[in-house]
Amino acid sequence: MAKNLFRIFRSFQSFVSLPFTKNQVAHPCASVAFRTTFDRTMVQALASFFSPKSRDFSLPNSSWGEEMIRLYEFYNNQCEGENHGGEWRRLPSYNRSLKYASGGVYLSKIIQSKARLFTRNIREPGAAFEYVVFVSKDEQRCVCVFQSGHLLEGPPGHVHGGAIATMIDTVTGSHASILSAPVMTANLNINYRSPIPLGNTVLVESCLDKREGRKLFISCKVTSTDGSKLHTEATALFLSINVSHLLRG
Ligand SMILES: CCCCC/C=C\C/C=C\C/C=C\C/C=C\CCCC(=O)SCCNC(=O)CCNC(=O)[C@H](O)C(C)(C)COP(=O)(O)OP(=O)(O)OC[C@H]1O[C@@H](n2cnc3c(N)ncnc32)[C@H](O)[C@@H]1OP(=O)(O)O
Repeated sequence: MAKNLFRIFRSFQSFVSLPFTKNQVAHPCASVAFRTTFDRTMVQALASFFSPKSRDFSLPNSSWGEEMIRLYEFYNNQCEGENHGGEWRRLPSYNRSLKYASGGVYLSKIIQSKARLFTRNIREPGAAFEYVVFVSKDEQRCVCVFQSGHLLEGPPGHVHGGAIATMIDTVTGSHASILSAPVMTANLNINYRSPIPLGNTVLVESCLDKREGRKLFISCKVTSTDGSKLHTEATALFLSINVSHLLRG
């Protein structure tokens, strides 16, 4: 079991480090355009770890507003292409995490068949978390374009603080996973500076501050898309873990 998990996590690391090219944006469910047949085969094989029918949720859908699309295209146009090395790489995003759950064989099977990644578990497009994450070429920064949906209401007309924390954990966690999968959040420290109007598109940006052995210190800011308004700031500590840590429960 531990060996299998280790192989899966190694595959995940190769997966996130694959040299994705610009994706085909025209269709909501468009798949990534791949540089080589080898890349395509690798990604298809790895995608089967997530779901038999993997849909990449970080591609545009009909619920995305103008600002979301504009920023998606802005960063996507700076992604690695056939003829030039772009500054950014888009991270694909599925509705299942790795097929693993503790709790005994019976419970594991139930959980594994029903488990859904928290941020991708609502079917109605635009109802909750719509987001796409891009990572910089040197992997020191991530930027996420996030559009909040009506199910995320906290204070009237504004985004719930827990939903904001979820997005911060997701962006910093994805960032840490790219640098050193598998990881777990050890500490998340959040300062809410100004409320986010429900339905708005905002930027969630993370930055690697330092690495110390197994520890990754990452800071994060949530701002309006023009950068003029600071909504939230956070610092996070991730620890890279051995897969046996997950088996201990
Ligand atoms: C679930 C698996 C995830 C795997 C991810 C892989 C692929 C993911 C795929 C896609 C990624 C996409 C999206 C990612 C989205 C979201 C990410 C969500 C992540 C989470 O949502 S995850 C759930 C919440 N998370 C927990 O449920 C953690 C519970 N917890 C523990 O599991 C342990 O607590 C652990 C592992 C954290 C540490 O345990 P440990 O035994 O490995 O390490 P130990 O305690 O020995 O500490 C070693 C050194 O870290 C220092 N240290 C430890 N904790 C500290 C703290 N809080 N503050 C300051 N320093 C701390 C010590 O002081 C020592 O420092 P020093 O060495 O200097 O003395």
